[in-house]
Amino acid sequence: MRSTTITSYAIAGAHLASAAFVWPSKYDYLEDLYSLQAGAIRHGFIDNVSPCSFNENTKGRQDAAAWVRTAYHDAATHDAAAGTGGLDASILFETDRAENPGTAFNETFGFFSAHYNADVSFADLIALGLVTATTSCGGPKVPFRMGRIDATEAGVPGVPEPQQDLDKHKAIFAKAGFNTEDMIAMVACGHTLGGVHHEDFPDMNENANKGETSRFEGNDNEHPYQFDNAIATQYLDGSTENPLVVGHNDTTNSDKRIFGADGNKTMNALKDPAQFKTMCADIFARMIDSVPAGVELTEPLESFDMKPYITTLALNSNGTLDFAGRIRVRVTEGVTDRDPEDLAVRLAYTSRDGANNGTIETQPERLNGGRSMGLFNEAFKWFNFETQLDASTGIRGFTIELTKPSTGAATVFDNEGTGLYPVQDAILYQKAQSCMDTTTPTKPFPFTVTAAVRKDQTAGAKTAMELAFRTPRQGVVIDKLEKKMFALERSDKKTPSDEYVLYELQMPLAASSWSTTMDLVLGEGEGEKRVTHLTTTELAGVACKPL
Ligand code: HEM
Repeated sequence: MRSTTITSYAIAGAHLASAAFVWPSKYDYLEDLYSLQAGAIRHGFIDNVSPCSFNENTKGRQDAAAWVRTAYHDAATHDAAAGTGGLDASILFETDRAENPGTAFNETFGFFSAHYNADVSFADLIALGLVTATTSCGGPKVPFRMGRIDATEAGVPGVPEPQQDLDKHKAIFAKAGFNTEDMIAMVACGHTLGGVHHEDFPDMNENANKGETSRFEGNDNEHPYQFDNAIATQYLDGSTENPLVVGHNDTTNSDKRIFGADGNKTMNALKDPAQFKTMCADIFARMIDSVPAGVELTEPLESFDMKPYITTLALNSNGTLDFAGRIRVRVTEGVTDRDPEDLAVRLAYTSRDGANNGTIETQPERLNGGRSMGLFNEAFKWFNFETQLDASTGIRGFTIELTKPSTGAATVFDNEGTGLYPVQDAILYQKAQSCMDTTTPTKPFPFTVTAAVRKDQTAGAKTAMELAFRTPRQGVVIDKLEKKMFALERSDKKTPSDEYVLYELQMPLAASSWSTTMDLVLGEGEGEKRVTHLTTTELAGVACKPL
């Protein structure tokens, strides 16, 4: 039922930049990494590059620079005509090559590994790394498209090296689809951060007596820690300390040759700070969007305006359904005109057969002001809900009503015009009846997964769990993720509901895969139902409870 205090309605969605993303989306997790950097609920993908100068491990290193360089070394070997290579995470297999010296790549992968799972490609993480590092250092908003696919082996070699001549560099960039102006801009935008490290290039370090790194924008100032155009202005006014411009060995002065390749025309354009940002955003986007033929990227991501999260939909001991979650409302200043202090949210839900409706109230989250912050000043306010539903009528989905209490004005969100944020209650994840015994670290962990399946759905339907196994790989710091399906068996344990029966799976889980993701699956093909984005990590050391 809708509240009588609602005085006006508008169906929201179609005008938003994020209109293409109907919930649930296969990019929900990546959108969270992008949007939830700090605050009440956060993934903190930005942590290792904020502040821009940050590095917790090695003196002279700057993680933001390493993330940008990692993206370039992955993308550099793109062959535009052949449609091969590009940003496809093949760099994971290429760190032993002379063209990829240094520990920075594996350190970068190690950081990304905390965010890597079956819901995201590693290549999209590398691209997000460049976008995140650039903005954290004060650089422009690089449009972030999603959908990159990971290579399963090394690609061809061919990352440029400083001792190669200009013709060779021009040829490498041209092969990847970039002309001379692009090449100059890409190198200048990349070399606004970081520098040359003595341990990786012992013959090229001009400032060895000042530390381990000769920074492109000088060692004794703040410029290397800002995404600014000092790389261009210092080059043009002759004050540059860039070791690839004024190095004592001219053979390795590749930036000098590249920056001057069009008579300084592009470097002069980059002298203007605003133009620098515009050109860098453009060339970085084209660089990270260099992908093998057949890979389709999305439109640039904008944080979703309204996003539901269902944390629980499970049969409880009373025979009703526990239904809990939260709604994330975008309150970004200048993008929405929402006053975070003048908002209320409730759900209007529809039963399984569409015959019954009801409302579910939400409460604002109190932790850390109930807000989260994302890249590009995005801000969100959280509203929690927790209720019980009648198992016999269940739920098909809901709309979200956003109200401004001071005026009573309300907007109904219907999932980008699709009518409802859909919820399936055919197969439920019984988290309380699922568990993992981690007391024997040398042996596989005994692992139990339980699902409740609606009786009218059980006839002949496949009931399974799909788990993303982590398999360590020789010489590659990131485990291989391989999805495997396991059947759940019908259990004769009694349930407190006439509507549902339990299905169970007990299996040993290799210790290397204790922390991974899984889906519950019911049926196949078009009628398939899934509970997605479940994490095994929460079950570690937890005992199964009876229903
Ligand atoms: C002809 C092309 C290029 C050559 C020869 C070149 C060469 C180099 C060299 C020798 C280093 C020092 C690496 C170390 O000591 O670990 C370096 C660092 C770096 N390069 Fe390039 N580079 C090129 C293009 C690019 C491009 C296009 C980008 C990005 C768009 C880029 C981003 C970086 C960054 C961010 C660093 C600093 C890394 C750090 O401080 O850890 N480079 N480059």
